[in-house]
Amino acid sequence: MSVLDDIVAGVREDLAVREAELPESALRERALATPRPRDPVPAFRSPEMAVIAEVKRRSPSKGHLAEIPDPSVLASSYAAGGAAAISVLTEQRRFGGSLADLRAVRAMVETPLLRKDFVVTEYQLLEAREAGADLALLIVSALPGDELDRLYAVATDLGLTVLVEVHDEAETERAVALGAEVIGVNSRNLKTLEVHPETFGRLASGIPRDRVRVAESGITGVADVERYAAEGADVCLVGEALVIGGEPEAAVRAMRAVRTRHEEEVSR
Ligand SMILES: O=P(O)(O)OC[C@@H](O)[C@@H](O)c1c[nH]c2ccccc12
Repeated sequence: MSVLDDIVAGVREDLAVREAELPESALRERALATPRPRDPVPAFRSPEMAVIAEVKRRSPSKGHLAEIPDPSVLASSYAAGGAAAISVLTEQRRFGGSLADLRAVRAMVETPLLRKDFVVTEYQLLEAREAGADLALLIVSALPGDELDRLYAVATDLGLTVLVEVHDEAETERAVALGAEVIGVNSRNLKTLEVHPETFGRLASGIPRDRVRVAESGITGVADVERYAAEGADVCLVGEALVIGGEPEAAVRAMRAVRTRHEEEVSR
């Protein structure tokens, strides 16, 4: 079993408990009664690097990263630094997150929020919207057959923006064919947890310029952000470096100051 299969199996077990507590029909009613999600895409296309700053306590690859007793405090720093969106990990077993974290952050900031989890069912998308998320993650390698297409349609019908995550050429082609507006290249292979920083550069050329290109994982500081900007990234998704660095607001601001390809396009 790959790491990804193992994580998804745990996610499904935890999900079964929540589904037993709240039937899908009741959840749907609550979800649809929430305000319409925000559109993060204009901020993703800014001439400065857009940063998706992540609330992440631990990870399967690194173990414990940071305590984060109150995720809304960290999120406020991210917002003050100018984060275009905030990613809140809600997976419990490996990442130490929860929907309660997402709700706490929602109550504190107006910044668009990404529910970062291993979404494999419609129920989780309803939960995302109900808890106040504006974006959801769909990981191509976790969604076999037509599940990706189906869940993408469900998410967009709910008004959520989808970050479609890829790790190789075939997955990138699928994401592009799906019509995904926001495509994230994860440098970390979720089956082995290895990070290969050259993955973004290799796959970016397969993502048309009218889509938002997100570089994900292993970004340690401004130098990495500059590299991905040069390779065509519009957005950088950063977790570990921000939660362990001690100065999340300044760190986001410094990454944000990096210029993207849009500046050349605007000045031409
Ligand atoms: O902490 P890092 O190396 O900056 O990585 C953040 C983010 O890319 C990573 O948390 C991530 C990317 N895709 C995921 C899918 C599920 C869980 C986590 C992830």
